[in-house]
Amino acid sequence: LKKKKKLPPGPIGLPIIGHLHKLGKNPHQDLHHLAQKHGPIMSLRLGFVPTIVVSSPAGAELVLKTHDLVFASRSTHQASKYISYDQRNIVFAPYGPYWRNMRKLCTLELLSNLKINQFQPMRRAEMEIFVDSLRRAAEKREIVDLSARVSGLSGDMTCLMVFGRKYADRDLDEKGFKAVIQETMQVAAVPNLGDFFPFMGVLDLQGLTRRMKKLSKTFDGFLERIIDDHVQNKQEKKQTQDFVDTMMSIMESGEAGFEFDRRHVKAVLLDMLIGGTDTSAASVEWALTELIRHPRCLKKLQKELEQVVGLDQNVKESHLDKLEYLDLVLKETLRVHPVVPLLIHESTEDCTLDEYHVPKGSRIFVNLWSMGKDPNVWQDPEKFTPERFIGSNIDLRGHDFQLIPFGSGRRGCPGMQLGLTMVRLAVAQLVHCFDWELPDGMSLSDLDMEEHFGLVTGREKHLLAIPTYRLHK
Ligand code: HEM
Repeated sequence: LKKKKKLPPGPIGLPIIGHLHKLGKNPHQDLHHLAQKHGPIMSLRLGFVPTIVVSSPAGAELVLKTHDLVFASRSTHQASKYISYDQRNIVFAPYGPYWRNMRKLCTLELLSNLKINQFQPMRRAEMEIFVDSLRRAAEKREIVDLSARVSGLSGDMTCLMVFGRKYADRDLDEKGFKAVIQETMQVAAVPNLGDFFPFMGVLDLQGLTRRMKKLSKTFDGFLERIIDDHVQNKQEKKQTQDFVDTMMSIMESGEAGFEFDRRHVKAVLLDMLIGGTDTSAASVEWALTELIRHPRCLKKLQKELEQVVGLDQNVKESHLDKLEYLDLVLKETLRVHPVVPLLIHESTEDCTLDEYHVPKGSRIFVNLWSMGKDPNVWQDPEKFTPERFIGSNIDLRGHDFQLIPFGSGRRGCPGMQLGLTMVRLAVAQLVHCFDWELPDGMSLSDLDMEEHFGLVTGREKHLLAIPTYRLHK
C-alpha cells in the first residue's frame, strides 16, 4: 500500500489566495514568525504556487547541499521577464546549460581573483577621494548621510569596473542612476499578483509590470549607449579592460560556444550592477550602524587598526588579512543583518525533505534572517557580540550552514570575493580614519533599526552621523 505523501506542516490558508495575505511589508519577518509556530520546514501556498520555507541550518543544508540539484533553479516571474532580458542574466536564469555556461564565463572573466586584483588601484584611488570628502565634512562638523555616501562609493566603484568610467546620476535618467537601480530592486521584490495567479498577469492590478517595462526601457537605452561608446572607442589602449570590453570581445570572437548577443551582454552587465552595488553598500551600512551602537566594539576595532595599520596612513587592501577583529565584526553583522534575507529557489523535481514531500515546481525560501535569530543555534541571538566567533571555525563563505550570507552551493554568490573585499575595505577605512557620533545629542538607543525589505535589505532610514578625523597625517 502506498502511503500518501505528506507536505510539511503549515498554517491554514484561505481559498485561492492561500497565504499571500500573511506577507506584509517585511516578508522575511512574517515568515520567521510563522516558522516559529509551524517549524523549520514549513509549507505555504502563495496563490497557486506551492511554497516551502526553510528556517534552520539543517534544512538549508538539505536544500543547498544534499538535494542541491533539485533546488538549483529559479522561477519565471514578471520581474525576470522584463528586467533581465527574459532570464538571459545569471541571477534569474533557470537551472540548465545556459545558466551554467554564463556563470562559468563570468566567474572566470569578470569575478576572478586576477580581475579583482587588477582593479585594486582603482579602489584605492576611489577610497582616497571618499576619505578626503568626509574629512572636509568633519572639519565643518557636518552631519553626514552615511547611507548615501556609502551607496555612492559602491556605485562609483562598480561603474568603474563594469563600464570603465563613473556616471553622474543624471547620465541615465532625470531621476538619477542610483534611484533607478533602487527602484528596480524594489519593484522586483514586491510580491506581484501576476506571479501567483497566472490569469492576473495581464490585469497588472498593482501597476508593477507597467513600472518594470518603463524601468527596463530606461536601462536598455543607457546600456546601449555605453556599449556603442565602447565599440566606437575600441582603438583606445587601456590598461585594464572593463567588463563591457571583456563581454564585447567574447561576443565578437564567437567563441562563447553558446548564443551570445547584445541582449546577453546587457543582461549580465545589469547583474553586475545590481548584484554588486546595493549588497555591498547595505553590508557596510549595517556594520557601521552596529559599531556606532556598540562603542566597545568600535574602539576594539580601532585599536586593532592602530596596531596593524598605524595612525599615519589609510587602510590598504594588503592590511585586510591581518585584521582579525574586523572579520568577527563582519560575521556578526551579517548574522544579524543578512543583506539578502531570503534565498529564493525553485524545485525542478519531486523531492523528500526530512519525511516531507516537496512537489516539483515549488518555490523555496531559505530564510537566512530567521536562521540568524535562532536560539537553538546562537546563544543570546539578539545581542551583537562579535566575540562569539572567537575559537569557533564558523566561516561565512558557504561551508557552515549556520551562517551563509552569500548562499552556498551551485547558486551561491559568484561575487563573494569581490563583495568581501569592498565591504572589509570600506568598513575598516571608515572606522580607522574617523570617530563617529550621532547627531543632535541622539542617544544610542534612539537609533532607528527598521529594515527596508527588498531583494537586498538595508536600513529603512538613512544612517546619519558626525565624523571626527583621527589620523595624524
Ligand atoms: C556583500 C556583498 C554580497 C552579498 C552579501 C551577496 C549575497 C548573495 C546571495 C545571498 C546570493 C543568492 C544565493 C542563492 O540564491 O542561493 C547572491 C547571488 C548572486 N550574486 Fe551576490 N552578494 C554580494 C556581492 C556580489 C557582487 C559584488 C556581485 C558581482 C559583481 C554579485 C553577483 C551575484 C550574482 C550574479 C548572483 C546570482 C548567482 C546565481 O543565481 O547563480 N554579488 N549573492
